[in-house]
Amino acid sequence: MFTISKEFHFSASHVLDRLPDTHPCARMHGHNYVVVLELSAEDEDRTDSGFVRDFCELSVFKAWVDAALDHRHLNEAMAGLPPSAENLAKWIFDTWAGEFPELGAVKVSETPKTWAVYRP
Ligand SMILES: Nc1nc2c(c(=O)[nH]1)N=C([C@H](O)[C@H](O)COP(=O)(O)OP(=O)(O)OP(=O)(O)O)CN2
Ligand SMILES: [Zn+2]
Repeated sequence: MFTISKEFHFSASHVLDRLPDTHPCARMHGHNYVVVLELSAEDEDRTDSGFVRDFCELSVFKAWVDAALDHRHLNEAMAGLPPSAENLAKWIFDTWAGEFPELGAVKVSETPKTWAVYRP
């Protein structure tokens, strides 16, 4: 089994409005988000070039991140889901698993110290 990953960056705002008013994240704030796509394939399923998938083919995901998430308010961009890092990772997975069948996990970081991973 081989696993490849590629990192994408965007900036966005959110409000975690289901938290108590006293929680700092219940106020509007922003993050410089990092998203990592992890794709896996068995040895024999790789391309003739030895790829799980050509990294260049992930440019469509970058274009979508730029259009749908970058400099957006995630409470609006994520179809009404509470915009936690966990929900963002799963929403991205569910949105892109059809396009990239090798997708095994999506990781989301809001700060340099925190990560959420969705792996079905
Ligand atoms: N399980 C989760 N917990 C929190 C999430 C989340 O998405 N999932 N999100 C937030 C906030 O949006 C934000 O990420 C704040 O995180 P936090 O680690 O508290 O950030 P700080 O920089 O303030 O942390 P320091 O400890 O002060 O460095 C909160 N929780
Ligand atoms: Zn936050």
